[in-house]
Parts: sequence; C-alpha cells; structure tokens
Amino acid sequence: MSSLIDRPFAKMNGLGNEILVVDLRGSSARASAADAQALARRGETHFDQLMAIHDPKTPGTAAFMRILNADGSEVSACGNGTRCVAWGLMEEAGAREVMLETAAGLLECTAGEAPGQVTVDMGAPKFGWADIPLAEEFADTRAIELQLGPIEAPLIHSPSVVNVGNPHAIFWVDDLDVVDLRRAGPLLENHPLFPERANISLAKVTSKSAITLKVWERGAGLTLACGTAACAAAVSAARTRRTGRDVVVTLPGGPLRIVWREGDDHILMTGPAEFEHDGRLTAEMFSAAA
Ligand SMILES: N[C@@H](CCC[C@H](N)C(=O)O)C(=O)O
Repeated sequence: MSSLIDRPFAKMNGLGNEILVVDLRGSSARASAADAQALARRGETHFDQLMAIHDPKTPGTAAFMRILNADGSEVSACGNGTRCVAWGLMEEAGAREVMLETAAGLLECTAGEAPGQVTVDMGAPKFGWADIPLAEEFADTRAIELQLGPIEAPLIHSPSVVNVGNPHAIFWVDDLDVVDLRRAGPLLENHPLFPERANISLAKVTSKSAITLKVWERGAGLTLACGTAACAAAVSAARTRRTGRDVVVTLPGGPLRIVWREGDDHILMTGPAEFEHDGRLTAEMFSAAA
C-alpha cells in the first residue's frame, strides 16, 4: 500500500515537460520508485518528473524537494519541475521569491516580470570528468571522444559534457533531426562512459545568443523541454565560444532564457510554469492495472 494515498497533487508543466507535484508536507510519507512508476503510467497523473515536496529542513527554506524520473530513478536536479514547485509555493504564500532545498543544495527562485514566469538560480556548473561523472579521465570536457555505433558515428561526435546538478552530454549539430533520438537516445543515455547514465541533447547554435535543442532525458525519454539541458547547452556553448553567456534556448515546447552569470558562475534559468489540474492520490492510482 502506497504511503502517498490521499495526498494532494498538482499536475503542472514547464514548456510541456510534464511535472507532477505531490505535497507530502505535514506527513512522513515518502515517494518510492514503484509509486513513481505507477503514477507516471496513468493519464491523470502522467509525468516526466515527480516533484515530492516535504517539510523544510533548513530555516529560511519553503520546502525540501525530492525529484523522481518516470522510470522511478531519483535525481538531484530538474529545472522545469523546480519552476513549477516554486510557482505553486509563491502563489500559496503570496510571495515573489522562495528558497527550495534538495539533497544537492539550495535553489533561489524569483517570480519573473511576466505572469507565470519564474527565474531559478541553478548554481554553478561542474566540468571536471569525475564530477559529471565520466567512467574515464578526460582533461578537457569541452569535447570528448566516445565510441558510437555504426548508425550514429558518421553523424554526431565529440559532445561537450557538464554536470548542472545532473549529467548532460551535448552533441553540436546543424540539423536537430540528423539522428533519431528515440533510437539513439537510450543507447547514448546508457553509454559505458556515463556510469550514472546521462541526459542527451542535440544542439544547434543559430546565433551568438540563440540555441535550439532536442533532449532525450535520462529516466524519462524524449520530452518537450528540459530545463537542466537548456542550462547545460548554454554553458557549454559559451565555454566553447559558440555563444555569449546570455542566450535563449528554444526547445520543442518553447523558449527558456539562460544567463551564465559572470562573477559567481551561477546559471539563471527563466521560463514559465503552468498549472493543469489538481486532486488527491487514490489507492486505485497505484494498482497494477493501469
Ligand atoms: N526535465 C528536467 C530534468 C529531469 C532530470 C533528468 N531526467 C535526469 O535524470 O537527470 C529538467 O527540466 O531539468
């Protein structure tokens, strides 16, 4: 029997990235991998990421947040989901800023100028091979060599790799459809060079301040948008002098503005959070027959 039964949920999205926010504040309930897999399968609660919000652990924070992918794996960052949670908590408190906490640290979130827009300080990226992590040492992670299968090898190569709270590989392309991510995504996500798997993006730089992006997400598959992938692409593009540090990253679901701030190297992500519907989780939602 799931400990989540009867807990309130809100179905939201960030640029079409499907987010299920489950409110566990005031309870000792904890979302399991099996809970996530069951809820991800059902229409009403269908999601790419489940954001479980818990009572705050640190003074000054509004909530502690756990993040689960649709496959049940737990991760430490989700840009679109963070905007959704922040938007909900700001609405609840009538506030324009909120501090959230994850196992990986604090996330400062601010309401944007346009309604429904939220800016999240995603912290500083990590470029060291062991931090990403990679299975072998690379002195320079701006472009790494990795073995690809015979279909992809002639088409994509030398991704930039970075950890923005989670691991990302960015393949620079002229055509976002050059490979079928639905086929290549799972192979690349599980490449032996990525011991914790990786989120895989195809990125096209269209100007010094614009990138278009398609993402195969670790643990969720093809999604309409991925906030951390947009951050990963933006810092990788700036680091390789393809763009400046202030860019618009356009995903299939729409645009995010990413600023890689000079001085503290923090990444600021701005984009929308949209409420769809809410309800309470029922025992039936966790039953095997989805
Ligand atoms: N959709 C998210 C990323 C969620 C986590 C990712 N799939 C992972 O496993 O690292 C976003 O908006 O950042």
